[in-house]
Amino acid sequence: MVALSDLLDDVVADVDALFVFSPSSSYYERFTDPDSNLDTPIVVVAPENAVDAETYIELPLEFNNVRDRIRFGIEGAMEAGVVEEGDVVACNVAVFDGDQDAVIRVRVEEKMRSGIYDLFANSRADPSVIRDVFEVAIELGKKGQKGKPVGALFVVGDAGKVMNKSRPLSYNPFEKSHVHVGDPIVNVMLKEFSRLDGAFIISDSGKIVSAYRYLEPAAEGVDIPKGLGARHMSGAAITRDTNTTSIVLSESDGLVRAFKGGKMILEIDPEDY
Ligand SMILES: Nc1ncnc2c1ncn2[C@@H]1O[C@H](COP(=O)(O)OP(=O)(O)OP(=O)(O)O)[C@@H](O)[C@H]1O
Ligand SMILES: [Mn+2]
Repeated sequence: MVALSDLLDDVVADVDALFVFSPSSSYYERFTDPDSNLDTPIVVVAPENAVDAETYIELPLEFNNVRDRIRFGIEGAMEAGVVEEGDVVACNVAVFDGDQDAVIRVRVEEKMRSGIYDLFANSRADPSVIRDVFEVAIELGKKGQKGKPVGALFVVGDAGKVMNKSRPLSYNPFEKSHVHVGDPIVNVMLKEFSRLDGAFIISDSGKIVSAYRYLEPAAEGVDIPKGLGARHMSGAAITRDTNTTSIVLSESDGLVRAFKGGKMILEIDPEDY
């Protein structure tokens, strides 16, 4: 005879930590209630630490793909020394919209590191700059330009070196300006200019250094999925040649991909955001 709760008992048996993803305050209260006799450490993973959790990992995006979301939380916790290789954790997440509806058991292994945490936290550019560029790319992917799909290539961080490994395709509309990603006006400009060829170059602090850049990185040692064209190849290759992070919106399949160290780290569908 098996009781339904036995199933859950197996999932949470002997875990070293419980990761709670984006809990509401009322949901989180049950864990901090003085009468609760839970002795498992709790890690909150969320866009903001709205519940004042003691151990907290900041989520830069609400990754719609649950594996990405969990990976981000676990890689962040590994980095912070909260968990380590061999630990077993239970992840309490909302798979569908709304409240927590699943508990997923995960063994922490060095080889599960996908680089997704590293992409945001350890890029040369500020994490908030990477997040803002993602947001522009996602929005552009959702709406397109006047309803038509557009592609765009954003190269973020280490701008001086990136400028040295690229050349202008036309005059640079950002030449004398001091605008930053995340400013509402800039988002409008970036969308307008996304019809143009080439890449946007963005500094570590988010300043738009240039539009219209043709990248000329060395392409050896770049390993990206087959079928991606020149925009993706050059965007990936520049991240091997310099200490930059590329975020690419594909005109042909509408997906947003991020590259670092010559590798594809993340692939998301703007329609899910
Ligand atoms: N080396 C490069 N540097 C900057 N931009 C480039 C480079 N190569 C291509 N592009 C830009 O990418 C655009 C699309 O090229 P291509 O179709 O080969 O790329 P892709 O990877 O298939 O991207 P998409 O999925 O958007 O079609 C070009 O029109 C150009 O604006
Ligand atoms: Mn193409």
